[in-house]
Amino acid sequence: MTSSEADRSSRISGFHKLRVAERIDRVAAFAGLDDAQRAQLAVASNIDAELADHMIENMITTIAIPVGIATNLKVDGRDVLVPMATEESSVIAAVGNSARQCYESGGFVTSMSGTEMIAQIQLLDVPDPRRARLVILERRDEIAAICNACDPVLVRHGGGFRDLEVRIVETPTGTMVVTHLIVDTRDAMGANAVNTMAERLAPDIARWTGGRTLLRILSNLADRRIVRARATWTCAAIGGESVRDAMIAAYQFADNDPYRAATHNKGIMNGVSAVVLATGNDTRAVEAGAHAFAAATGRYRSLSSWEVTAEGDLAGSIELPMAVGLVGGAVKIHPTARALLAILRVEHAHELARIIAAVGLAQNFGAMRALATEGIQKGHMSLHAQNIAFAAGATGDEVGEVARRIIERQAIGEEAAARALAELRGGG
Ligand SMILES: CC(C)(COP(=O)([O-])OP(=O)([O-])OC[C@H]1O[C@@H](n2cnc3c(N)ncnc32)[C@H](O)[C@@H]1OP(=O)([O-])[O-])[C@@H](O)C(=O)NCCC(=O)NCCSC(=O)C[C@@](C)(O)CC(=O)[O-]
Ligand SMILES: NC(=O)C1=CN([C@@H]2O[C@H](COP(=O)(O)OP(=O)(O)OC[C@H]3O[C@@H](n4cnc5c(N)ncnc54)[C@H](OP(=O)(O)O)[C@@H]3O)[C@@H](O)[C@H]2O)C=CC1
Repeated sequence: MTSSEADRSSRISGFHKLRVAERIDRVAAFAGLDDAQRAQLAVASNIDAELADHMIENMITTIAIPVGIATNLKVDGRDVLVPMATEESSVIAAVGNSARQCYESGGFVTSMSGTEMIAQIQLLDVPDPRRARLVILERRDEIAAICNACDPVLVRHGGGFRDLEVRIVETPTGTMVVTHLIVDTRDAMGANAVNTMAERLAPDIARWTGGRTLLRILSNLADRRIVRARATWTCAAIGGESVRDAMIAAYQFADNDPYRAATHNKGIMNGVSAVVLATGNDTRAVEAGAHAFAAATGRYRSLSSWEVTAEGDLAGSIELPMAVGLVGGAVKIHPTARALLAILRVEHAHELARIIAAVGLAQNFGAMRALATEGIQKGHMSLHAQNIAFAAGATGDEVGEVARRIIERQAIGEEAAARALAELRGGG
């Protein structure tokens, strides 16, 4: 491998052993960041108060969440280093470790159903809802024109109105007629874009049908924006048939028991939400979509599937809605989100979505493998031990040493850490 090929490989062993500045250098070389982007990564408090005050209401301060880099991912044949914003230890280590174990077997293959969002318009007090439904459907061309006129920029980017659905929803307070505007929002998450269209169209719908429109808002069940990822881990890479079969049993548990599925999917979202947050996207929108999709069959299930291939290897796949954008919302204005997006080298929202799905699958593999073998505490708590050492007052080199002592004593708690720190400072 030449040095520039090495710079372009995500397969980096021991990245976690580098100093922070060395990690930034390595990532900057990998992604070809410019000086401003590199400088943006190097400051810990990276949003100025004036911008923050414009982003939200009643701003008083900011809370910094660490951003780490998941190594070893290959997505659709391309090596990527993935920024993840999370407060939870072991999350990023698990992704790097999982991706390492499928790197040689090809990494992750992904696809996406499209970038269409749904806006809903609720119509009440219609005496003849079935007739009203057809009246709305007959106006399809007019509706398309009204929607597209709301957002010429989106249309210029190849997006805009795509389709119309009208559903009858029976409720305890009466029958509602619910119009779905299906809009391709391209590189935008699209909430503001489709909400504008729904609000603009609602008075026409009321007039055409003689009913009363009420809510006009997007649906976070973005099931026309489904992202998919799959990967195969060879039996040899994961430690043999017994590990593979234990992981399948772990998956079956999740897919058939909602109590377990909630935790299993929370683990997937550890990875998904961390990339969504790092790139300035809306974590709540993606989380709502994921959990609604997991329950779409009427039973809350696993977002991932695991099976044994003809060769006896472990194949994993994941499908979930992924409403993320590269423009709009906070994405474009948060300087760190911009610099972190530059690391991913993506040009379109669907490329970002596909990387996020790969991270979700890797995260799920890591948690399931740990749970089905040594248990979660060994890996997770040994990394968490550093937080505990820090909380007990350790500083500098003391943090690593106190963490090492409490792991060795299998007493990973604050009291044990305080004792270890006192011993260390007393020369013990
Ligand atoms: C923690 C590991 C990875 C250790 O696993 P290990 O096998 O002891 O690791 P290792 O020391 O042999 O290193 C192997 C690779 O792991 C990565 N790695 C290793 N250490 C680090 C580190 N310090 N910083 C960054 N990366 C690290 C790194 O890629 C490294 O390769 P190298 O760079 O050395 O060539 C493993 O035990 C693991 O994946 N555990 C699972 C952790 C996890 O899932 N955490 C999520 C939080 S728990 C939760 O919220 C969700 C859950 C669990 O409830 C979901 C569910 O129930 O399904
Ligand atoms: N339930 C939910 O999830 C809700 C979420 N939100 C929030 O909405 C925000 C996201 O809305 P969104 O509509 O994406 O944001 P914006 O309205 O800020 O951005 C979308 C706009 O960007 C312009 N644009 C420029 N280039 C492109 C391109 N390549 N592809 C697509 N559009 C392009 C378009 O037109 P133009 O320049 O003319 O604007 C488009 O309308 C997030 O902050 C989210 O938190 C809001 C309400 C509810």
